[in-house]
Amino acid sequence: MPLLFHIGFLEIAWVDIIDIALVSVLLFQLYKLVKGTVALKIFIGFLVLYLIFLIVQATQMKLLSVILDQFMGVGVLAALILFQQEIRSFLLLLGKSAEFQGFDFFKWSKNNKEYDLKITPIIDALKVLSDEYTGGLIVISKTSDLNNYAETGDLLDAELSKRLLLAIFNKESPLHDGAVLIVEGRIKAARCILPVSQNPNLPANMGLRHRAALGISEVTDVLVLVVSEQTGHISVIQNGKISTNLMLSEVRQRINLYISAEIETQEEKDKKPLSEEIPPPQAIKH
Ligand SMILES: Nc1ncnc2c1ncn2[C@@H]1O[C@H](COP(=O)(O)OP(=O)(O)OP(=O)(O)O)[C@@H](O)[C@H]1O
Repeated sequence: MPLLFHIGFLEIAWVDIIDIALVSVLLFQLYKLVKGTVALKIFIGFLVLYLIFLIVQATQMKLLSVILDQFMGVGVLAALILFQQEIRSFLLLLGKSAEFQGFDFFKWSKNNKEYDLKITPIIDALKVLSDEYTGGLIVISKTSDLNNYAETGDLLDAELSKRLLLAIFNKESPLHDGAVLIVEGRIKAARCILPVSQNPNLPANMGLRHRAALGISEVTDVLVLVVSEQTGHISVIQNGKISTNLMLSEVRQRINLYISAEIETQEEKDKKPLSEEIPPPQAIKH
């Protein structure tokens, strides 16, 4: 192994530097995932327990040592169960970062599929829903087929139209609960259940509809549109970030951008704040 330098009795090689750098990146990513969540407190709890265990061993307290030793034995399993949500997010994050732009065959082939997304029916439907204070949750996907989520609802595979969207979200409709999925320019499914975000920074006035929109945007490359039943406000959610109380022209612009944009790099995503556009108190809509 080619040596780089010595620090006292320590011999440092290139591979050690790479090793330390990789561990730092991993720890930083883990920290970003657990920051602000209850998982961080559990992690600190584990760390404190481990320190106590080391002290107990060093001071040779036999009884406590045996008890803590048993606990440490199942520690990995306990951590897997307790941190399952974070481990899942971490693996998803790794998977997402590994998708090199243009080199991801599956994404490339999907992106080049010929289909049109009709934006006008969506905008027209959003206007009616917003004016009538009817709740709506629409997921638009350009890369993922969202099969897992489509299966939780009713498969439609219908042509996208304003009338159909309004019929689905009509409060009397049996399909109005849950999300509508638009994949490859068609309404793939309605009444779908989305994963709910655990983000603690979501404003208190945003309930499960917004949490579900945020949740799916954290784990897939989709654009989500939400109409609030309480306020009629339209929000656009992407990459775990919410822009709320948007005008219809802004929503149209966001959909256009989403459809035409290349996939954002993880760095670009991280630079953005959670709530890109905090609504001004008397924002004028439409
Ligand atoms: N996991 C989920 N997946 C999809 N849709 C969901 C999910 N959870 C709740 N919803 C939808 O959200 C509705 C409840 O919205 P809720 O009032 O809690 O949310 P909100 O974010 O405050 O929105 P609003 O401003 O419209 O009241 C449900 O009737 C259902 O249609």
